[in-house]
Amino acid sequence: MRGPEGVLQGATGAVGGADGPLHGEEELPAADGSTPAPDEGPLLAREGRPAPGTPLLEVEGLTKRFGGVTAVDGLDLTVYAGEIVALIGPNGAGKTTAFNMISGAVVPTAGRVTMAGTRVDGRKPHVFARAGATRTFQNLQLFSSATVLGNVMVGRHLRSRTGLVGAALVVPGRREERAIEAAARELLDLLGLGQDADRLAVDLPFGRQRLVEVARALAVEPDLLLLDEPMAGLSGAERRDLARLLRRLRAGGMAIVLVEHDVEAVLALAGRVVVLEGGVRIALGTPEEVRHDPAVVAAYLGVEPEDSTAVAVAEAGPGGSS
Ligand SMILES: Nc1ncnc2c1ncn2[C@@H]1O[C@H](COP(=O)(O)OP(=O)(O)OP(=O)(O)O)[C@@H](O)[C@H]1O
Repeated sequence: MRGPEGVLQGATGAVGGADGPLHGEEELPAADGSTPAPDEGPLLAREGRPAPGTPLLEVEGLTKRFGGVTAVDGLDLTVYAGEIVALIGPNGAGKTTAFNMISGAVVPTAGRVTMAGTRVDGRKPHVFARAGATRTFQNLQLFSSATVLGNVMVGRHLRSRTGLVGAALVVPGRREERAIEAAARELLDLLGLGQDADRLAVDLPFGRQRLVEVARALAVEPDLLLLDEPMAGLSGAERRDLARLLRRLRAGGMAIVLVEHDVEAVLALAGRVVVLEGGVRIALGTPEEVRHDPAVVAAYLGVEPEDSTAVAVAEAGPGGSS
């Protein structure tokens, strides 16, 4: 996590209004101060995708206790088709545990997670995938002996019963395999990875490997994409490219939930922000609302909500002193 100094100051004002799930988001400013290139339009839109604003992921009372530690305490959240939601909070706030419960990797102590009407908490990854959702991991989990293409083709099997590991062992029929390869190559071309298709994924620079992981997740053709710290380890230019990609996916109707330590980046990207502290959801709103929320300022700056100095610091916005 970035230091508390100015953690809520960097992002510029967001599009206001909290009366619905879908709000605009802003361009990430370029690190070199230049104006970012305009987005190139929706990506991976497809027929049959839930209409924007349709409730997709429903999290109710989600709770996890590890011995005496309550990592997540009664989390409620609904994610709607076509929005980007960011999950932020100080170290140890419960973000990863919440994320892992939502994707089935950690079984909740209490509560439930429903994806497009299917109960997914505590279920295997293919259940999550077949309900229309997929995730990436904080630490890259690419198959080291597979090419970029191979890694992405594996993603296309995730809706099957075999799951990710089993998918690597599946031998589809020739026609099916050709179709899967064609679709995977098309996806790689869309993401600008076409020229790397036949290289070993692990031989690529880190930022490209991250993109391969996103490509593998997209190969599932999800309606909901969960990203665990997607910006970590990326350069400024790579972060801008990834933000642009996520905006284009959102424009195509996909919902995206991301856990991210780069608070400035997510405040600029997300339509809504969930803030956890000590496992409890202390705020949910637009970036603008969250940035000015006294409880959030207190959580990040380590002061009491009534400390007007801290609030003023947060409200100072870009260029405000810390
Ligand atoms: N497997 C586990 N066993 C015991 N305690 C755990 C386990 N996983 C997480 N915790 C505890 O649960 C709390 C929340 O941890 P979690 O990793 O979900 O927070 P986080 O917000 O993702 O933190 P960070 O930003 O540092 O990654 C912490 O107190 C952590 O020590």
